[in-house]
Formats: sequence, C-alpha cells, structure tokens
Amino acid sequence: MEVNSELAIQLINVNRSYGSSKVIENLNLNIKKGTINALVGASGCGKTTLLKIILGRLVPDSGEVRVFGMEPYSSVLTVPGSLVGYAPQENALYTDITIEETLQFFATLHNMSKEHFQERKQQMIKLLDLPPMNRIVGSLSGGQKRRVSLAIALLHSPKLCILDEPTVGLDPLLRTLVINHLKDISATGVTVIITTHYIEEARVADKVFLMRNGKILENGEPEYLIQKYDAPTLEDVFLQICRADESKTLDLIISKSNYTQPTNYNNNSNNNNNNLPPYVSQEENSDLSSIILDSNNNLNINNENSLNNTYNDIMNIDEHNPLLMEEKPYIKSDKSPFHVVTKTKHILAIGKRKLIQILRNKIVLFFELFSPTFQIVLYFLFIGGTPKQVGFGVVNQDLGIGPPVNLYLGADLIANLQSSGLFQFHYYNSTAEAIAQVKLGVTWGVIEIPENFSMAWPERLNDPTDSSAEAESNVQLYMDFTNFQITQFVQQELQTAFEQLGSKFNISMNPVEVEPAIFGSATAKFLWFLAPGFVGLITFAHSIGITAVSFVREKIDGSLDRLFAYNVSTGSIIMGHFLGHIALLCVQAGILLLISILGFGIPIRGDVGLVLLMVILNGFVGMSLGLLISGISKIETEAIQLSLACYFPTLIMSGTLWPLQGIPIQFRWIPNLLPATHAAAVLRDLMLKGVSFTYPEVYQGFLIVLAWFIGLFFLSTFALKEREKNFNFKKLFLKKNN
Ligand SMILES: Nc1ncnc2c1ncn2[C@@H]1O[C@H](COP(=O)(O)OP(=O)(O)OP(=O)(O)O)[C@@H](O)[C@H]1O
Repeated sequence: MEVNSELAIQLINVNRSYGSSKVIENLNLNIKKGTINALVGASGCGKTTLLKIILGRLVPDSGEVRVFGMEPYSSVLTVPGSLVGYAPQENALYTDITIEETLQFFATLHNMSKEHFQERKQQMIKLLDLPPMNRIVGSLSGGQKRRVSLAIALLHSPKLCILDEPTVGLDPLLRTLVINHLKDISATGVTVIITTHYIEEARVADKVFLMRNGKILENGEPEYLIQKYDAPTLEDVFLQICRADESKTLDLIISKSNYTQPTNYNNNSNNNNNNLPPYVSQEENSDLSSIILDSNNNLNINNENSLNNTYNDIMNIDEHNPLLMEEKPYIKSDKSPFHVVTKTKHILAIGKRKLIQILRNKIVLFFELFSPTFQIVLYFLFIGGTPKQVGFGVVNQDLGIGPPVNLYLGADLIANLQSSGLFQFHYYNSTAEAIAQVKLGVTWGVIEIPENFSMAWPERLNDPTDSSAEAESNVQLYMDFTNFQITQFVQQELQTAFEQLGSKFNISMNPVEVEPAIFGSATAKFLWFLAPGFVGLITFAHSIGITAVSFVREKIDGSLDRLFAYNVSTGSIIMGHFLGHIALLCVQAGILLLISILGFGIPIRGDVGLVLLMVILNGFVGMSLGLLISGISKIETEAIQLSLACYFPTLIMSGTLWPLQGIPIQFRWIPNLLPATHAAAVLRDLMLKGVSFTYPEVYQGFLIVLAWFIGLFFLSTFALKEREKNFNFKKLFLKKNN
C-alpha cells in the first residue's frame, strides 16, 4: 500500500463482519491531516465499528488500514497509542473514583509531565465547565459524565481525536464550545473524526462521510455536497443519497435526529433565528439567542452575559497560546527495551486506580476483607468439629463388689466416657425403656452394663480365655446407626474408656502403641484435616469472586476499548488488576491463618512463610481464573454463573471435605487436575506434617499451582484480547472442508 504522508488515515477495501453478519463492506477512506471529519449515518450503519478498526481494536477481515502511515498495532506501542484521543460512545468512566483521579490516571497512561497535566487540566476545566475535581464520577449527571469523557480524550493534546458522538448530552453552549475547540485544534494540525446522528452538526466538518449499511455512499465538503445535490441542507443531501440507495431506514434516521432545521436557515432573511446553528432543537432555541453561526460556519456566542465565557476567552485562543502553537510532542517518549518503563507505568496506574476503587467502595472492601474471615469462622464452627453432648442412654446394672475391695467398674466406665465430653447421659432402669427413647429420637443409643461387670471384667483381663467371664462382662451397645460420624466417635470413645479401665489394672487392652507418630498426632481432630483445605479454598473462591466481574462492565461501557486505544496491553491491564488486589489478598491470607492458629488451635508445624506463600499463590490462581471468566463473559450474570460453576465442583472434588482416598478409584484422576487439590495437599503437609519445601508433594504441588497460575494468566490475557478478530466458525468449517 502506498503511504501518503498528507493523510492521517487510509483505509483500502476494508471488510469486517461480526460472525457472519457483514458490518463494513469494501470501505475506502482517506482522511487528511489537520481536518475535521464527520461520519454520518443511521444507527447501526457501522460508524463505531469503523472507528474501532482505525483504533486497531478490531482487526479487519480483509483490506488495509494505515494510521499516520502505519498499520495500527503493527509494532509495540506505536500507533495509535497516545497519538489518539478517543471518546467512546458510552461515557466509559470509572464510577467510584473522582474526576481528578480519573484525569490523573489517564495522564499517567500518557506519560504526561506533572506541569503539563496541571496546565491541560485547568484548560479542560474551563473548556468543558467540569464539576469540582473532587466529585466522584458516579455521582455526576449524564451531561457532566460526557464532559469528563471528552476531557479524557482531549487531555493529552492528541494528534488524532476520535470522538464517537461527542455532543450527545451536552447543552447547546457546551456543544458550541466543544465544536469550536475541535476547529481550533484542527487548525494546529490535529486530525478530528467525529460520528454524529445530528446530520447538520456535520456541517462544521471539513469533510463529511455519509455512511449506510457499512459503506460510504458519498463524501466531500459540506458546502460542495449541498451544491452538488442542490439541497438546502446536509440532511436533504443525505435523504437524497439514501433514497437513491433504495433507502429503507430513512424514517429511522430522521426520527433519530430529534433536531429540526430552521426553515429559513441559510436564507438571507432578517429573521432572528436566521443564524441558528442548524442542529439545535426547537426546544433549545429559546436558550440560544446568544449563539450565532458566523460567515465561516464558526459558532459564536453573542450575548453580553455570556461574553466572559466565550470559547476564545476560555481557551485564550490566539497566536500567543503556547499550547495550540506548540509543535513539540507533550508525551515523553520511552526508549527502554520493549517499552518496559511505559508498561510498568501502565501497570502501576491501573493497580493504583483499582486499589482506590476497592478502598472507596465500602461494600467491596468489606467483601474482600471481612467476608473471608467470616466464612472461615463459619466453616470452623459448623463443619468438622468433634461432636459434643450427644444424648445417650445408660442402663447400669452393675452391682459392684462389696468391701474391702469396693469396686464399681460400671460407674468408672461411665465416668471415663463422660470425661470425653461426647456424651450427655440419660439414666434408665430398663433397657426397653432406654431403647424406646432412642426410637423417639431423644437419644442416639444405649449402653447396657451387665450386673456382674465389676466381678467379671477383672477376671476377663486376667484370663482372656475365660468364656463365662467374657459373657458376664460384655457391655451391650444399642445404636441408631444412621449418623456415621456419631457412630465412629461413640465406638472410638468406648475403646478409650475401656483402655482407661484396663490401665487401672496395669493391663493394656490395646497392644498396639500409636505414639510416637511419624506425622501429626494420634489425638488429631477432624477439623485439623479440614482446615488447610478450607483456608486455601476460601482464598481461591474469593479471588474468583472479586475478579470475575472486573472487566465485564469495562467491556460493556467501553472503558477497556479506551485503554486499548491508548496502547495499554492486556498484559498490563491484567497485571494492574493483580497489583490492585495483591495487598488485600496478603492481608486476607494473614487474617485467615491467624484465625486458624489462634482462634481454633489449628497447628502449623511447618514453615509459616511457605504456608502464607501457598495461600497467596492459590489466591493468584483464583484471580486469574476470575479474570479469564471476566474476559469471556458478556454480561455480569454470565460471569457470576461461571464462577459458581467453578467453585462448587472445586469444593467437592478437591479433597477439602473428604479424603481423596474415599473417591471411587476410576474417578481419582479428576481431583488431580485441579489446582485446589494440590494447594490443599501442600497446606496439609506444611501445617500438619510440618515437612519442608523439599518434601516431594510440597514442591511438586507448588510447581503445579504455579503452572496453573501462569496458564490461566495467559489464557485470561488471550480472552481479553486487545485486537478482536472475527471468529467465524461457519467459515472456518467450510474452509477446512474445501
Ligand atoms: N460486538 C458485536 N457483535 C455483534 N454485532 C455487533 C457488535 N457490535 C456491533 N454489532 C452490529 O454491527 C452493526 C454496526 O454497529 P455499530 O456500532 O458500528 O453501528 P453505529 O453506526 O456506530 O450505530 P450507532 O450510531 O447506533 O452507534 C450493528 O448492526 C450492530 O448491531
């Protein structure tokens, strides 16, 4: 493609579809440097799509695009980047930061110096009549937000201004100021492209491009077009062209344009409305006695009260205005390899903005800090605890042995059981009566101690082959076996109680010595098994939760497009989001471990630093999974559903709630695929076994979780892709089959 140095933008035979629906068709476009250009056309004709192609956000299916002679994004950090000032159709603002923070954020992205930022900020305040800088953007009115959005686009004095419907929501006075500002900057060599529904507004442009169904039907200077088509207004020109193109959407365009053409516009009548700007609606006319169109189509304010506010006053436009005359670029160039300095600045700016947003939004802050704490307390309180005060019946028929020995072993056995805290005993005289209470659900079971127990038990200990002693010392257990956990605990406590009874006679009932333990302790609680998995899982789930919707809104409202237009890479955006959350993730992990250790006595026998590292790494995996979800979701509910779809299987399959050995053998490979399984195993090893990093399961687990993090990070970068290609599966399929 031959590059013309006079042109800011060249498009040749550009085509672009969304799926199989063609939106831009064989489009050719040349835009001269230092001119104002208006893209005019009905809603849905492809104006925004065309702008996104120029910005490099959308990759054309075919054809060539050059911006200042270069293909957008052909090399890193070149075009358009800070050369462009882009205001998307939507306001694309971060609602929970102030106007000052918003402008500062974009100034950092553009590498603007402090002085330059302050200077431009003051000009934007005056030009756009911005509200006080400390106002939170979310609290602004629609028109105020629009002005902030325009301020962002113009702040860094870009060489190319791409403004998608810049005047929507602005009052007539401001509209005038903005249009005149655009005329002035174009006089200094800045190229301006605006889209508009208000066809007559395009009259201020040097060149108008009339678009319909993805094609440019006509283009030229407004006056030339009006003469060529012998039409009174541009709107009439457009109507004629559309009719010729077998317009079907004509009515739609007119109804969209709520603005009426004064009948005598451009006539030499003496009527007061004579010089009204044609895109001003009838309702607004009353406020506009002060606005006139001069012979050069400049909009001016002709009311003494407004004089102090005139555009020239505000912007101090004359040959002495250093800003408009300045030739040297405002943006400091970055000569570092791979533009590391700029990328680092981008990451820091996004991270700072994210952190401000989190800290300012109390609900999010609460969610990030207190909700995990609350959850871990709930988990520890309600799951995995040792049962206490389980209702149990006792029928103690033991008569004991009279003096001088005075043994009441039945009562001793009950006392041993009682000391465990597991039982809350109900005493009954008969077994039938006790069983009836089990059947009524009052108790879980009955322990029946036979009447000769005190006599027969020592004999049985002395001679295990004595069958009559065995029969007379058998303690009978009647149980409701529907609760497996309680059954296990009761049987375990009975065994312990009998061991204690045996030790009274210096006889060990259980010849197996369980201590010293290789790892852990024989008195370990079930909660200790659960706790490491819970800590990991909560960090993982919360990290998904806080990031899963991060980009969805930004995608919908165009804020991401604006960042991409300014050459902020997806990698920088994702790293910035990480950065914003890291501090809170670390605090969160610390709180969870403190509660585990101090609040619930969960042991940490290994290196606390490694435990913390794994919890944080696990949080990173959750964050990158959340960002991936955010990247592929079109709306928030989709992101929330996907997050839940990831969380629950992880909770169930990661071995957090139940040992992996309990899973049917043919399905055991599934948990091994999940990072949460390895994180839980590593945390258990470190906390309960007290092993070091060199323990195979630990370092392997670290490597697997790290690999997951890196893999998901890259996938999320891909999902958020800065340049959207048209994936047409139908075409792909047909190509393959041909
Ligand atoms: N992401 C997308 N996926 C599918 N179709 C899309 C997408 N974005 C836009 N379109 C479709 O492409 C066509 C052109 O859209 P575009 O936003 O470029 O129009 P426009 O001229 O800017 O409209 P408006 O003036 O209302 O903003 C429309 O039919 C629109 O529905």
